[in-house]
Amino acid sequence: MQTVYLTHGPESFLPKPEPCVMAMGFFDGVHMAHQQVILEAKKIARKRKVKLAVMTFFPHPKEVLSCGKEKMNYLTPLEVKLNRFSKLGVDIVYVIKFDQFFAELSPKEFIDTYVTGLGVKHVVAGFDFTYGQKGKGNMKTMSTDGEGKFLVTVISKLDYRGQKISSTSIRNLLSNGKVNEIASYLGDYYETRGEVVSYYRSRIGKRFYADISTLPYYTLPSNGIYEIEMDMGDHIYQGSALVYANKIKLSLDGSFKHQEYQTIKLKWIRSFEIENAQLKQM
Ligand SMILES: Cc1cc2nc3c(=O)[nH]c(=O)nc-3n(C[C@H](O)[C@H](O)[C@H](O)COP(=O)(O)O)c2cc1C
Ligand SMILES: Nc1ncnc2c1ncn2[C@@H]1O[C@H](COP(=O)(O)OP(=O)(O)OP(=O)(O)O)[C@@H](O)[C@H]1O
Repeated sequence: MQTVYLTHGPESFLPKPEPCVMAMGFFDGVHMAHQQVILEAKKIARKRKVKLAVMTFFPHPKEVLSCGKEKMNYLTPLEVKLNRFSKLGVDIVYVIKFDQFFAELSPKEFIDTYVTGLGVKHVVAGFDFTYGQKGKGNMKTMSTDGEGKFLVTVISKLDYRGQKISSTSIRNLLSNGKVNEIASYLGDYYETRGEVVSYYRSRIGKRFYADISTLPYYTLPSNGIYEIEMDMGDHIYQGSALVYANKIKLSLDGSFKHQEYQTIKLKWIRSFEIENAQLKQM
């Protein structure tokens, strides 16, 4: 997969147009609805024998448009998001730096420069995708803005139990500690990555305790105790995680082999019911 980073400005250059079908959006978490958008684009790309492209942005528009006042709780760092795109069969990803200059592009300027200008033959996006200054462009205006130079497919709303599957709904489940419900939205358990900072073995019993740091651009579930699975590459451990004040303490079964600075993956399976007052005593 080729990744092309673009910054809008007077000095900016655009790569050679590449005929493609392009899925568009921020795609934080690459949840079930995001996958549906990308897989529909893939189907069309294979049929038309052109490349499958994704256009995404960084940082999150909300962070920029609020002038940094609104802090985003990301579900996936950009690198992990790119990895998911690659696994879905994406050929090219355009990552556009979302800054004030880019945000001020009119809808038509955006389409001319970054859609027609990149060689897009077909756009696929969800019913609520918006673009251009003040988010004035939408899926109803896109064909007109494109002057018939590309086709447009709109993906209708994908719901789960009457609620739109969205990155926001997953962020809300995390902030309520309802990690067990996330898999229905994400298609898998919520995952974070981090490193083992320190660990020790209990004197009695064969348990290990480890302090874990979390890599940037992940959001931890709210304070509580959770059933987790820790993937260390060569071994998967079952255990529980205490989350308190944005820190993680793990309690793990079995023999634990740790290598310095090794990245670990944590899958958040379910929460154990526990009162906040009890947590403060731990
Ligand atoms: C060129 C461009 C300019 C944008 N300017 C604004 C803006 O001024 N105000 C706004 O609320 N959103 C703006 N947006 C952000 C969109 O509303 C939207 O968040 C973004 O395209 C990602 O789409 P998604 O959230 O559906 O994934 C802009 C988007 C693009 C592509
Ligand atoms: N439930 C859904 N059904 C259909 N399309 C969707 C759905 N959720 C997102 N999309 C589409 O996926 C692309 C990426 O969307 P976006 O990143 O805004 O996701 P989101 O989950 O709505 O995020 P947020 O909750 O932060 O607004 C866009 O084209 C959007 O329209």
